[in-house]
Amino acid sequence: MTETLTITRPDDWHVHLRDGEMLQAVARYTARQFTRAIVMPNLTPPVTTSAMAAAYRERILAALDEGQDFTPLMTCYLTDNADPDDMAHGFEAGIYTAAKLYPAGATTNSDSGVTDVANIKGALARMADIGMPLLVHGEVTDAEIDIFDREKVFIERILQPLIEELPHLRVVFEHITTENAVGFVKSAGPNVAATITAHHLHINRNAMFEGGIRPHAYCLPIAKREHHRQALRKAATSGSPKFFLGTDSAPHEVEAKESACGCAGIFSAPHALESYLKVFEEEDAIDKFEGFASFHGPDFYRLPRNSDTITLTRKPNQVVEGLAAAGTVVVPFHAGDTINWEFAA
Ligand SMILES: NC(=O)N[C@@H](CC(=O)O)C(=O)O
Ligand SMILES: [Zn+2]
Ligand SMILES: [Zn+2]
Repeated sequence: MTETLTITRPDDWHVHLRDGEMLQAVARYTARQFTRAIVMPNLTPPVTTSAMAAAYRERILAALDEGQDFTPLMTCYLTDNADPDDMAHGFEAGIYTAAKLYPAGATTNSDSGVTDVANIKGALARMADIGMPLLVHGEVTDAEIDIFDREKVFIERILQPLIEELPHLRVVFEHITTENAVGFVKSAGPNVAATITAHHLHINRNAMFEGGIRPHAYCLPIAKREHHRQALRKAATSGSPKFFLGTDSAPHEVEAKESACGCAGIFSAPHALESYLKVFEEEDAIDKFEGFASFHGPDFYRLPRNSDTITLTRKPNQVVEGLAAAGTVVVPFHAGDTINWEFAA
């Protein structure tokens, strides 16, 4: 049995670091485990210009602990009024690594998102030309589509036609949750990849209703049926370069989660690697972990792989019930549970 595992230091290809006091509290957890992270732009107001992204990057760097070596990779929040010139300038100047498509109303702080992909065709064509990746929150927002079907319908109505129209567009289908998404990504060209969260590998939709309503298991896209979770586990551990690590760690204050209208998001940053590794161990695929966590992401983004290493040790690791943040508490994924791996810097 593997007792310690040393791998190339991983990156997180999808994370919410927030801003202000929450940023001050949570940035350190991501910087502790990862060298780089794709930082989501869904702040209020959203990060829609390269100047805003450059300023946000500075705030992130200022929030790190002494001695932490971490590179935030910034993203542009696309709106109906996206400015292709500023976006392309930001990409070419190294301020932006990618741009993010939030269908308006699909998730947290997506109200300024895109109401119809037709409105951003100019920006998308420009991205295809310059090789700038498009990151997608892939859910339709139509109230008549069942919440558990929104990802599948997004593929049929939006993503498949988009890729047919712009076959060279580089696309990361973020936080996939269905076997439909796994199948779509596998059958698409090498310019289409996906991130998979730790929580969607661990929980199915029953977790939200286990003995009562469980707001800390609520995230978007919502967890699906067990056969979808099994398909995600198979994809993540398959060794395919199309699937890579993106935690979607999304902290909300405990009061905003434990509420009559609780926010979507699971805060997985503190023990992200341990959580993923547990899945790879259960799937008897520890040998595939380094590719998923450390190689497939930079290869897709055309960035160098990291050169330093990290070590995880097999030992009981008790996860705390809550962490202090922004004058209150955030509840981490696996709160109160014991995971059998521990990350050591
Ligand atoms: N995943 C979530 O449930 N929430 C994210 C938004 C997102 O990634 O869709 C957040 O910003 O809180
Ligand atoms: Zn999302
Ligand atoms: Zn997210």
